[in-house]
Amino acid sequence: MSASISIGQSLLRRGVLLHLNPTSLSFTQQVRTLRRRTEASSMSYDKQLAAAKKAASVAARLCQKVQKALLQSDVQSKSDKSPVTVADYGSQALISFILQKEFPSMPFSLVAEEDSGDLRKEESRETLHRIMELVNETLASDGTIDTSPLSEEDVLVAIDKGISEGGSQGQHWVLDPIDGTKGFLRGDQYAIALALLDEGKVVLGVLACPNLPLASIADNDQTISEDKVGCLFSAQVGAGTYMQSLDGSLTTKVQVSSTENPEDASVFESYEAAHSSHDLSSSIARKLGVKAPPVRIDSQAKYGALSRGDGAIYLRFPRKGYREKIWDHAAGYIVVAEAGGVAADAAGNSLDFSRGRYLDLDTGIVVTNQKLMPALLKAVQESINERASSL
Ligand SMILES: Nc1ncnc2c1ncn2[C@@H]1O[C@H](COP(=O)(O)OS(=O)(=O)O)[C@@H](OP(=O)(O)O)[C@H]1O
Ligand SMILES: [Mg+2]
Ligand SMILES: [Mg+2]
Ligand SMILES: [Mg+2]
Repeated sequence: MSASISIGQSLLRRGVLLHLNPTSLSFTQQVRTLRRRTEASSMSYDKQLAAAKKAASVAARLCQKVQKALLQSDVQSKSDKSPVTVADYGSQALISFILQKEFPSMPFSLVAEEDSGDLRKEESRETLHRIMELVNETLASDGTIDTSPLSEEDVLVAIDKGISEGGSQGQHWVLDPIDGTKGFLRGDQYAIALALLDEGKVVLGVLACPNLPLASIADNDQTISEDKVGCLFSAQVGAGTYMQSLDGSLTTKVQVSSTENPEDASVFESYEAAHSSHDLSSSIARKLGVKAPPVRIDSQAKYGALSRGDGAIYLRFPRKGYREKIWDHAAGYIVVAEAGGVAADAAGNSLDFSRGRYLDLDTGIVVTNQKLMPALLKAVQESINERASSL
């Protein structure tokens, strides 16, 4: 008897297979899916986590170099008019290349934000050349990655590996090479966000936040002091969340705020009002009795700061019709979840990363600790209803 049939029969005896839809999947497919899910839930992702931390740290060095030297010529306009810099492309190329090199014999699937469409145009030749130079300089200065220099075509190919659709089967890396591009261009917060999906679940995540202070930003003092910034958050399913400085020292296990009193909770939201309704957030905060003013920071650095308890609530309410992308939340989600937090949409549904490149959800995303979530969801619903009736 084959292993899959014996596992299948034991699952059948336990009644597990009866919960699956018998018309959509064959018996063998059901057994395979269940076996993969069982394996996924008990697997260790230590090797993948180490590779993700390395890739994100190397990419962070490229980003830091570009942010320091940011010139107008480093800004490329995508057809949707959002600013994309050489650093977004360079970071994606580096991470794609390093991950493939770390796991040469495994199938490689990457769901990532950027693609090389604009870069392949004639007018982008100089930009592409600059990206290739930056990627090669970063690889050479790291010294631990054994490779000959990449060509422009190698860079384009590495970027385009990010076209995967993800989904509920198999493993998929999920990458935002620079999250918070506007913050990056302003010289403020941004994050390199990398996660791994296995059978549709986020199983690990890494957030490199080069401008985030190692100390708490709870007092709303976001002044960037040169020698105390640069955090790397990492989380693996069932194993907690850790923070270390981007230079590798000082590893600490982190926990979300344990406050049960909304009056003590401070609220994080997008810096950009166009990305999230500040009015709705302030109505929710008022209902909860939150005293502190909102903390507005760019990017998934919000999830990182939340995971170590700098604030207790993250609210995000994009305009109607905006579809969230999985790379804007996957890494941040597991960093907060493994630190004891919960994330949900405005209706309280958990986030589903298994449906492809988009996160389809009801109205917005709210994140907090387990104890505050019921009161938060109530305030969210009341505020949404009030807004709807005032229109
Ligand atoms: N209209 C709109 N509504 C909601 N969200 C949007 C919108 N436009 C962009 N984005 C996405 O927001 C990502 C930046 O994250 P934040 O909104 O948390 O940071 S920020 O305050 O805006 O900088 C940003 O990520 P990056 O593109 O990686 O920078 C976008 O994916
Ligand atoms: Mg983003
Ligand atoms: Mg981005
Ligand atoms: Mg973008």
